[in-house]
Amino acid sequence: MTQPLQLPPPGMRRVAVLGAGSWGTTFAKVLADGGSSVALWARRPELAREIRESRRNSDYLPGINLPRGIVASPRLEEVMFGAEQVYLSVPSQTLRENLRAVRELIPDGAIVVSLMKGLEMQTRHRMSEVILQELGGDPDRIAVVSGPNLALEIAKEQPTAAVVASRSLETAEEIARAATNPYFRSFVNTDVTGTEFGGVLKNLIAVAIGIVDGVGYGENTKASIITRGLVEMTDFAVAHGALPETMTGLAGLGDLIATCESPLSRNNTAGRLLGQGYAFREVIQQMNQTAEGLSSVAPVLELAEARGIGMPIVSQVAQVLAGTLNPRDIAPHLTTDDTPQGE
Ligand SMILES: NC(=O)C1=CN([C@@H]2O[C@H](COP(=O)(O)OP(=O)(O)OC[C@H]3O[C@@H](n4cnc5c(N)ncnc54)[C@H](OP(=O)(O)O)[C@@H]3O)[C@@H](O)[C@H]2O)C=CC1
Ligand SMILES: O=C(CO)COP(=O)(O)O
Repeated sequence: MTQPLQLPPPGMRRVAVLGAGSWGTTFAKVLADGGSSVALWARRPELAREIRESRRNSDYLPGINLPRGIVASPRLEEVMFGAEQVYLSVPSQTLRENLRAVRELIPDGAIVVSLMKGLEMQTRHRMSEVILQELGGDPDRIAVVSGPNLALEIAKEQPTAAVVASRSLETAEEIARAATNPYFRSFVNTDVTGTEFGGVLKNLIAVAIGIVDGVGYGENTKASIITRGLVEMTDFAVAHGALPETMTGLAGLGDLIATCESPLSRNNTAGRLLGQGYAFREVIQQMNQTAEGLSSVAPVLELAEARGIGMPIVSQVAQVLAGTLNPRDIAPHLTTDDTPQGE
């Protein structure tokens, strides 16, 4: 019979985190520092060993010491044993295959939580939708976490906040209790759609910011893109059922600011390389971490077109990615026609 990696003290919450990249490992630390016993799945045995033996994940979080409350393993059955909450942090395009590998191992009644900020390219579905499709069960036991959460800053215990959203407020509160510690505060809402789309859409605006940064444009250009980008994000998300206030909260504006301002952002970095003249193919070769925005551009534009929503900034990002627009010609804060428009 499969045994847990380590037996938590009686009464201690036991949780599993799937994906030992920068965010999965950081979130494992957030949870452990919040008092949970955390089992972390690293698909590479050598990484699991490094985390177990050195309490480090030097590939993704150089210089960070991980707490004793985290135990890592490459064996899914060990990680899932007895988990009351299961956190998912793999690249969005791989979520479905990973859920298929793990679904028989998820304990009955466990809350399943997406930490991811992408859309599935083929189906254009949000991560919580993919989870429900693959696991079935009670949608009220699914939650998502999003917000201004650059992993390395949080791993260094710099204070920040996030939103936990679930259709069920009780579920969101349960996750927020686990995902709160002296440097990480979780707020709750029931707007799953808005919270997820906030994370997806800000990545695209961050790519645009990176592009103009790479070109060498200054703060006016960037402020225009951020401001108009928030309008685009809000129009899109609200048309899909999100609440406008979610887009001005941590999962919308909050994350937009963090991602657009930080060189730690992989989406921002990918954009900067494009702006410096690298082709999309070369950017992909240079990125050794996940930049979800590059995969989300197409599904977001397809969803926008289906609902007749204009997304001039995202459209121009797509053209730069396709090599049909010179980054120097990007004027993403402008609409495509010259007619004066309201703000
Ligand atoms: N980093 C951040 O600051 C934040 C990231 N996020 C979101 O978290 C999600 C994960 O990103 P992040 O941790 O940053 O990405 P990273 O690139 O840092 O890590 C990716 C992780 O996924 C694993 N992985 C890659 N391919 C597969 C696969 N086919 N099956 C299973 N595991 C796989 C990698 O394993 P291996 O090392 O073996 O390749 C690695 O553990 C993304 O949706 C991102 O948007 C959300 C908030 C903050
Ligand atoms: O989502 C993030 C910060 O909230 C991380 O952004 P990047 O994926 O661009 O690094």
